Amino acid sequence: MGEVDPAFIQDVEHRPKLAATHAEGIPLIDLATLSSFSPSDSVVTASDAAFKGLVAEIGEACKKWGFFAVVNHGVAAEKRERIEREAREFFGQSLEEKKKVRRDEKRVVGYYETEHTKNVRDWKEVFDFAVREPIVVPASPKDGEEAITEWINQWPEYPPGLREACEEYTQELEKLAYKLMGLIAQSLGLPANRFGEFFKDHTSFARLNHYPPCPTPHLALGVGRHKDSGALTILAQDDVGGLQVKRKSDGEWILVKPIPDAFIINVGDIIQVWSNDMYESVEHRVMVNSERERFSIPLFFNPSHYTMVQPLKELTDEHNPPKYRPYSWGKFLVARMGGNFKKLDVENLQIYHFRV
Ligand SMILES: O=C(O)CCC(=O)C(=O)O
Ligand SMILES: [Fe+2]
Repeated sequence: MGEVDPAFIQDVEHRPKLAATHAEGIPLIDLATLSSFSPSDSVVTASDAAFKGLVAEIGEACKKWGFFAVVNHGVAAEKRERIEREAREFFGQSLEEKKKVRRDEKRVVGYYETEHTKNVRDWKEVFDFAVREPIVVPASPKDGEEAITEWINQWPEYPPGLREACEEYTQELEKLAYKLMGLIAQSLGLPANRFGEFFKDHTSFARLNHYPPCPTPHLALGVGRHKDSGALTILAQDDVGGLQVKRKSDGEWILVKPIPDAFIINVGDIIQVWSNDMYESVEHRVMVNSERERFSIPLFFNPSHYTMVQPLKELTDEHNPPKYRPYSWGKFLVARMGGNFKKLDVENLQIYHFRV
């Protein structure tokens, strides 16, 4: 066992307890009613009551945890298995091969192995790709500069099936993302399509994560504590486990137990702002272990770059005034992605910087 690079070592208060608590986990929600329900049904039926129950469950989960797991979500198991297989093949190559599709300041999506979260290096390697290509974003994070640019995927030569596997998988997940946004809208008392307009040219991307075994799992993290800055995250994790959520009720780090075929959903910062803090984006992190490598695939569902993110008018009034000033999602994203390439002297951009 060699010395671990000090760049990976977490401050004492952020080191994980390896015997993490399993107690009172995140809610598990069955989406089966969704496939039997069509919103155009004019007759009130039993499925209508079931649907209302589902919307209420989603609302409760968003309020209490900001995280939930879903089953019977309609995503074909073969598509998920295929992308998981291709991801293993890709990461199994030499560093030299993987670096051929490495991310840099110009090619913002691709392979990356030196990401830092809150200035501590993460024990992981990743491969990012745009869900809808190209991702159109502002060329500069600075206000007043109007030029736009495009982020284009970099596909490796090997494995040859990776691209198709990624594209087919994210097509399915995109449908699930819209369904979930519809349910979340309804749980806030809004029309199902309330968020639709924000995603016309969505800037969503997906990430293949590989967490190799770590000789010092008590000192390092796969991903340090953070909140997701987009609207919604849909995560596929394998059977190893390691994702922990900071429980809102007491601040304990709770392990998210792997459930075969389930997806883990979490509210991102944008839903927090849209809902004026009714639903909060919750901190999470990833533990690593010394024996088994772990793979996960989050999809970050993000609005169009020109979206001005602000609390929805329907959810604010004189007793509950907007808690955030409007901010440009595109500028925010570009500032964050730019900041990801180096250790920063200052903390990167966060929604609380826009708090009124
Ligand atoms: O690997 C995981 O379980 C979660 C990863 C994560 O939180 C992220 O990439 O934002
Ligand atoms: Fe995350």
